[in-house]
Amino acid sequence: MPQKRLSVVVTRRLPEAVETRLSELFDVTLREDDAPMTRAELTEAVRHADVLVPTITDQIDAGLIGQAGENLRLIANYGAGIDHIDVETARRNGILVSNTPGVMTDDTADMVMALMLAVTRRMQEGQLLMQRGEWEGWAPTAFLGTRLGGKRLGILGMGRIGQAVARRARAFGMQIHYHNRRRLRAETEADLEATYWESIDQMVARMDVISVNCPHTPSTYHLLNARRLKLMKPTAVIVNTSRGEVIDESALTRMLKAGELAGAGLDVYQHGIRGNPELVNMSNVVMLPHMGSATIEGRIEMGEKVLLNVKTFADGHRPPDQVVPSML
Ligand SMILES: NC(=O)C1=CN([C@@H]2O[C@H](COP(=O)(O)OP(=O)(O)OC[C@H]3O[C@@H](n4cnc5c(N)ncnc54)[C@H](O)[C@@H]3O)[C@@H](O)[C@H]2O)C=CC1
Ligand SMILES: O=CC(=O)O
Repeated sequence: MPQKRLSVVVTRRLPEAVETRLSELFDVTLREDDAPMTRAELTEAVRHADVLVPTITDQIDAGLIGQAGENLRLIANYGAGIDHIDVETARRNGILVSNTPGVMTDDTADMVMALMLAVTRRMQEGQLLMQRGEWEGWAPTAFLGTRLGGKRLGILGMGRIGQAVARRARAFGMQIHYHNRRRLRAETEADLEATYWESIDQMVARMDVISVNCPHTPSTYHLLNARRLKLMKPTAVIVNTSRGEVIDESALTRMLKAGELAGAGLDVYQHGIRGNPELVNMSNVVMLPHMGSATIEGRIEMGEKVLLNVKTFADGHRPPDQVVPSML
C-alpha cells in the first residue's frame, strides 16, 4: 500500500523552486499571497498538519502549540533564529523543532560589514545629498567619516555569523575582540586573531565598533542595557543584525540623540516593523528592513535546508538541524 504523504503547511511564500520541490515530495498547502497568516489561520494549520513550516514572523508560542492536533510532529522553521518558537513547550508536546543555520552566515556577515561602512563612512548622508540634487562638488572637509582599519571591533556572540564577521573585519584591518557564552578553541581564536573578553562590560568600554551576533534568548534580552551602553566610548558605533531585543532600543535612541554614541547600523528592531520612529530620521543611524540574509541564493538554500529537515523526518530520522531547548 502506498505510504500516506506528510501533510505540510507553509506559512509564507517561499522561493518558487522550493515550493515546487516541497509539492513534489509532500501533500503541501502553500500560501497564495505573501501576507503573514492570521492567528486563526495558524491555529487551523497546527490543528491539521503533520509538519508546520513557519518563518521568523510567526509567533509559535505555548498558546498556539497547545492547540496543535496530535498529527503535528515537526515545526521546520524557515530561518535561523528561533526566538519566535516556544521550543520547550514544543518538546513537552513531543513536537520536534528545526531551523536553517549556516546557509545565511556569509550573507548576513556581508551585511554587517555593509552597515559598519555605511555608518562610519556616512553613506546615507551622501546618498541623500545626491538624491536631493544638492551636491556642489568635492571639498576637502566634506563628509569626513572614520576609517575601519586599525579600529577595535567587539563581537558579541562569536558563533557562525560572528566568526564570519571576524574574518571579513580582519581583511579590513580591524582588531578583533569578542565575548561569547563559551570561549572558542585556542586554534580557532588564533586563526581569527581574536582576543577573548570574559567581561562584556570591559569589552564594550574599549571598542570602536560593536557587532551584535548572539541569538535572542532569555539570557540575552537587553544584554546591551542602558548601563552597558553608557560604558561605551562616545565615538563608538553599534551594528545589530541579531534581534532587536538584545539591545535596549529606547536607551540606544536616547544616547544617539544625545551624542553619547556615534552611530548605529540596524537590521532588526525591538519595537516591531514600525521600528522606533525617533531613529528613522537620524543621520548617524542606518536602518534596514531585516534584510541580512536577503539574497536569492541564500533564500533558496534556506528552503533546501527546510526540505532536508522535513524529508529526513519523513524518512523516520531526526532532522539534521534539530533545535533542542539546551541549545538556547
Ligand atoms: N539579520 C538577519 O537577517 C539574520 C539574523 N540572524 C540572527 O543571528 C543570530 C546568530 O546566528 P548564528 O551566528 O548563525 O548563530 P550561532 O548559534 O552560530 O551563534 C550564536 C553565538 O552566540 C553565543 N551566545 C548565546 N548566548 C550568549 C550570551 N548570553 N552571551 C554571549 N554569547 C552568547 C553562542 O554561544 C554562539 O556562539 C540568530 O540567532 C538570528 O537571531 C541570523 C540570520 C540572518
Ligand atoms: O533573521 C533571520 C533569521 O533567519 O533568523
